[in-house]
Amino acid sequence: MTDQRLPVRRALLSVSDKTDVVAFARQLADRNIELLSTGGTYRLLSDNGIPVTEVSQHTGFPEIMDGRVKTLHPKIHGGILGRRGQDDAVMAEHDIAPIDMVVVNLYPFRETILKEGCTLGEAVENIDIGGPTMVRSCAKNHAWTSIVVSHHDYNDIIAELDTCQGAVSDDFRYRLAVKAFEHTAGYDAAIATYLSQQIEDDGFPATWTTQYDKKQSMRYGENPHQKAAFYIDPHASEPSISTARQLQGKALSFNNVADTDAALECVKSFDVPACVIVKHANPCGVATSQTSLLDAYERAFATDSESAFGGIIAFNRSLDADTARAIVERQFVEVIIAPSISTEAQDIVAAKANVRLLECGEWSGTTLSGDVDFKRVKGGLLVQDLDQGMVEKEELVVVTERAPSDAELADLLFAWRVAKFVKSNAIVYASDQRTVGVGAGQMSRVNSARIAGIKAEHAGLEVKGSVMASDAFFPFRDGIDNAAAAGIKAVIQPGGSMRDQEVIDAANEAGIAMVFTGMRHFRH
Ligand SMILES: NC(=O)c1ncn([C@@H]2O[C@H](COP(=O)(O)O)[C@@H](O)[C@H]2O)c1NC=O
Repeated sequence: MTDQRLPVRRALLSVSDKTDVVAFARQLADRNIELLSTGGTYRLLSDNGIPVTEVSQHTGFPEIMDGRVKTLHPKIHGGILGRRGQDDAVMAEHDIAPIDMVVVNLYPFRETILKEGCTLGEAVENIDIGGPTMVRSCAKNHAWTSIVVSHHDYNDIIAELDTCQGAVSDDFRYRLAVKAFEHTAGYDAAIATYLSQQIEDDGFPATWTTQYDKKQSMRYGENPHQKAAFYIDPHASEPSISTARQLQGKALSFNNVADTDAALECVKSFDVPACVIVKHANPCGVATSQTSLLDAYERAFATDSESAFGGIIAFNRSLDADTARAIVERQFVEVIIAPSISTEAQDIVAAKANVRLLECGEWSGTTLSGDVDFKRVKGGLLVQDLDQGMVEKEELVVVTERAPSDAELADLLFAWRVAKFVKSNAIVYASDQRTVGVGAGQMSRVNSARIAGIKAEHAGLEVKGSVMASDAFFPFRDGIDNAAAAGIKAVIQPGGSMRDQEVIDAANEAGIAMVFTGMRHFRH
């Protein structure tokens, strides 16, 4: 790319979101740039004493059809699209003045369709036509023109103009053009998706065109020979790994992001102070505490201190100094994430410069409806609603002769919340609001239970008297027979097997209390 710096003599401003546009326009005018503007933007600028010409005066053609046609005129598009040096004669012949910069943001289509009770008519009226047309004209002609689609770029534009004595460099114009095409692609994707959803019976659009923005390049992917980058939903607002702020430590790796997501989403399930330690996308130690976050961490760590080495730790309360100290003194940790981090905790973790410390903000407890989950398959994409289901205590159905005690019921619900985040087949043993053993990702549920038992033994924890959660139903009674032999006192599972009665009989024979959730949580 050559380093050609082209002066900006005339700019057109037409913005729906008028944030900072007055100050920006004033800075352009102060740099002797002539301003053109559409109705609403023109009124705002002129009311603020900024010298500006209305587009309709410039074209000699009024804005018509309630603004459906305002800038769709050859004097505007010729001014933007004309190739300087090549189209000068035709521009002069038709009295077309060059427009070197276009500042546009579009009708708020996405915000409109999110409004309660939005009609198809309202949505359609909020499809911007003239705006994207100018954006595309200007972005196409980036060899000579600058397209600005976000108020977040205003300061950078002014800095560029000042650096280049009133001009904009090739590289800068090119980057603006890329951003502009990304912007119109995202805008059109939102329109196409919304319109398609109106006629698709299952509510999923006929074509999947969601847009994600690159947040960071990564050194490598799941394995060192794979290249990778982290993309995020630019409209995501709920605190998550995607919106989290890294306060210190090495750059997040591909696996760090996946594991931190698993840990954070699991810890969000608990109302009381909780700690979730994840290894390879599975919770290996989870605990809550009625007293402190430190207590929750100590208890979570103790349930599988071996696996916790190099783990990812998530909290649902602000990370305090005592908890931070306990972690860095005790174990090698890859990532710590919490809604907020106290200054003292930050100072303590700073002693371990490589530890990635992330702050994600407080969450409200609700995930936005419409949130989806993807799974990539060769040549395709599986899309589903995010698993936001969680059974309430009152919805549990006791199916055995013995009903669980209050303490058992509390532990069953705890174990169930954890099981939802364990890869299938998932078996979770728990007691006193902490995991005792977790069996994850086995092809047989019985083997998951065996592994949960082995984990408990390694951690020196007693399975006897614990409860058990199973993410899906038991197809045979052997799962319950084995649980009884291990000393399990109560079981939570979805139910729904054709052999449920055999399974219930097995529980009754062993004096086990069992509840059905009626909802399964496979996680593949
Ligand atoms: N129809 C047109 O020719 C047209 N030209 C620009 N717009 C949009 O009108 C809005 C600004 O309008 P105003 O300056 O009147 O507030 C911008 O979002 C811009 O993208 C248009 N509106 C919709 O298509």
